[in-house]
Amino acid sequence: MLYHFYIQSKKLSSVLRSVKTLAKPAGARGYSSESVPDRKVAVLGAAGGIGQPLALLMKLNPLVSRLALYDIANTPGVAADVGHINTRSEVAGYMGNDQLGQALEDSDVVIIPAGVPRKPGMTRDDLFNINAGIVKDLCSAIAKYCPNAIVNMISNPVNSTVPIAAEVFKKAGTYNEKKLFGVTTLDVVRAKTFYAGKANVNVPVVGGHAGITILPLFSQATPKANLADEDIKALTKRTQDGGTEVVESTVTELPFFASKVRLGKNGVEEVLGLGPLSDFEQEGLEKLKPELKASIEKGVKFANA
Ligand SMILES: NC(=O)c1ccc[n+]([C@@H]2O[C@H](COP(=O)([O-])OP(=O)(O)OC[C@H]3O[C@@H](n4cnc5c(N)ncnc54)[C@H](O)[C@@H]3O)[C@@H](O)[C@H]2O)c1
Ligand SMILES: O=C(O)C[C@H](O)C(=O)O
Repeated sequence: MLYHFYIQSKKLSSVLRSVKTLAKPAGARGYSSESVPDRKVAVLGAAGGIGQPLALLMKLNPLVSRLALYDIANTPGVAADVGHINTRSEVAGYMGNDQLGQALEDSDVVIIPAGVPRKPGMTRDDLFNINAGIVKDLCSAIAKYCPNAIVNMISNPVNSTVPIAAEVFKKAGTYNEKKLFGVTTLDVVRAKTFYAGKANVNVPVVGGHAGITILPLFSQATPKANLADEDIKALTKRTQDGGTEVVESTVTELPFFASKVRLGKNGVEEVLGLGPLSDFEQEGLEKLKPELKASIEKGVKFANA
C-alpha cells in the first residue's frame, strides 16, 4: 500500500496546487478572488511544538485561502498571532471537540501533528497508547466533515498512525490511498544533510519512520558518490537515529548524566548529544541507566532526609 510518501513543506505546495476548488454548495462563501482557487487547510494540534511553525508556514503559503487552526488548548492565542501576518489566507482558531467539525468542514488538506511527542529514552512506538486514540478520533471526524481532503499524518508513531487513519477511512467508505500521506520529510532532510552537508543533493528514503524502518537509498543519491561500505552503514544509522538525536538532545531522561559538553567562561555552554552509537554502546547505555538512576535517587533522598 503506497501510504508512506514523504512530502517536504515546499512539496506541499504542489499538493495544494493540485487541489481543485471543490464544488461548493450554493451559497457557500468563497474566500478568494476568481483567479486563485479557494483552498482550505486545517491543522489539528495547531498549538503544539510542530503545529505552530506549521501554521506559520501555511499562513505564508499564497496557495492557502483559509487556515483552520484546531487544538484542545491554546488555539485562540495562536490563531490571533498567526492571523496578524498580512498574507492572503483567513485564519480561524477552533478549540475543543465541539468545534472540530467547524474546523474541518470543507477542508482540502488536513495536517495532523496532534498528540504527545517522545521524551528522551522513548521510542516512537512508546507513544502508541496515547496517540492511537487521538488519531482515530480525529480521522473519524475527517471522514465525516471533509471526506475528500488530503491528509498528512505527522503524529507518531507514523508507522502505525497512518494505518489507523487508513482503516478509519476504509470503514467510513472514504479511503483513498492517494490522499493519505505519512510525513517522513525529516528523514529525507537528514539523509541529505548527513550525506553532503549543505550541498544540493537528493537521497531517496523509503520504508517507514522509525529506526530500521527508515531506509535511505544512498546508492541512488544524486550526484552519485562512491562511499565505502562502512560510511554507508554509518550514514544509514545516523539517518535512522536522526529523530532520536533530536529527542535525546537533553541526552537521557536522567536528571544527571555525564555527557560531552562545550565549556566556556560561564561553565557549560552546550551539552552535546550522544551522536550515533554502535549496537554495543546502545546496549551499554540501556544497561547503565537503572544503576545510575538508583544512585541519583539515593543522593536526592539523603539530601531531603
Ligand atoms: N513525522 C515527523 O517527522 C514528526 C516530527 C516531529 C514530531 N512528530 C510527532 O508529532 C506529534 C506532536 O509533536 P509536538 O512536538 O508538536 O508535540 P507537542 O506536545 O508540542 O504538541 C502536540 C499538540 O497536540 C495537541 N493535542 C493533544 N491531543 C489532541 C487532540 N485530541 N486533538 C487536537 N490536538 C491535540 C496538544 O494540545 C498539543 O498542542 C508527536 O507525536 C511527535 O512525535 C512527528
Ligand atoms: O523522532 C521523533 O520523535 C520526532 C520525529 O518523528 C522526528 O523524526 O524528528
